[in-house]
Amino acid sequence: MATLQLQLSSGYQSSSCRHLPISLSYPSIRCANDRQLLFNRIAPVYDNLNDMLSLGQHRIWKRMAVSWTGAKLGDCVLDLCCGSGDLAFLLSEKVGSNGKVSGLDFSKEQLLMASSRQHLLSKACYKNIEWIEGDATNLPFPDRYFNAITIGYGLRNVVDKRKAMQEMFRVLKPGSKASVLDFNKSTQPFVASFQEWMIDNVVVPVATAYGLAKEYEYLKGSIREYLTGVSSSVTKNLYPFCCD
Ligand SMILES: C/C(=C\Cc1cc(O)c2ccccc2c1O)CCC[C@H](C)CCC[C@H](C)CCCC(C)C
Ligand SMILES: C[S@@+](CC[C@H](N)C(=O)[O-])C[C@H]1O[C@@H](n2cnc3c(N)ncnc32)[C@H](O)[C@@H]1O
Repeated sequence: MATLQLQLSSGYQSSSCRHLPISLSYPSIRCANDRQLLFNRIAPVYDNLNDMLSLGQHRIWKRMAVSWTGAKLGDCVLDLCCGSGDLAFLLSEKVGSNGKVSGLDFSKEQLLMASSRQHLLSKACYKNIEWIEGDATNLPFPDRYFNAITIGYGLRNVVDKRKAMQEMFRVLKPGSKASVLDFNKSTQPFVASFQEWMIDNVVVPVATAYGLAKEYEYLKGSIREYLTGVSSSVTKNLYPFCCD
């Protein structure tokens, strides 16, 4: 488990954007449309499975990702690839009722889950969250609009990562931060093999019980194709057996 904290002012656009091979082991989930359908399908069980598979740890990782953005009261912030909204809710508490949170995702079903949670949880500050159906590679916001951005387990799933990072760069105010939370691929063969073993022997069998084997097998390929821990930005390793 690794988390990248990218600081806009340090020029991550040129140093961290890389072309990544898009040849996942599951060819049927290679294009953006297939991924959109995948995230629609898993929406009803996504939150429960995350709690179960990470033993609740993902909530801690998400709090850390939000704190690294430096978001403060009154800020205007974006949760990109927001899914069912965990990070958006945490950001909402940080920026308060005078701030504004935009949660953007291309999965209608995930956004429906986010919106129903917003009404169920009914905290006063959650009124500052707006859910937007949109594409991370073509953001519907003006240049230099946000004080901070989070993207949790999102960048890895975006087909055109370079374009998504260029868009993040464009909509962030100068000197603001984007916090990218994700699983990375370890450069240590033993650790990488152990990650894959965990997915094959724990994650996929649990997901199979929900009829979602193919969807969670995709997770393994997406981590395999993603960045290693070597990066020009600050890398914080949270999981001893997943770090580089
Ligand atoms: C936070 C979790 C899952 C997020 C998640 C991210 C994705 O990209 C997906 C893509 C497709 C389907 C589902 C998801 C998805 O749910 C919960 C944690 C899940 C697993 C524990 C992930 C295991 C991968 C680690 C590299 C291995 C470490 C295991 C340890 C128990 C954390
Ligand atoms: C693994 S989920 C993460 C959800 C949430 N951020 C979290 O931490 O639980 C990845 C999300 O990225 C979204 N996504 C992937 N590619 C996208 C794109 N090009 N534009 C918008 N959303 C995208 C998916 O719909 C999905 O909801």
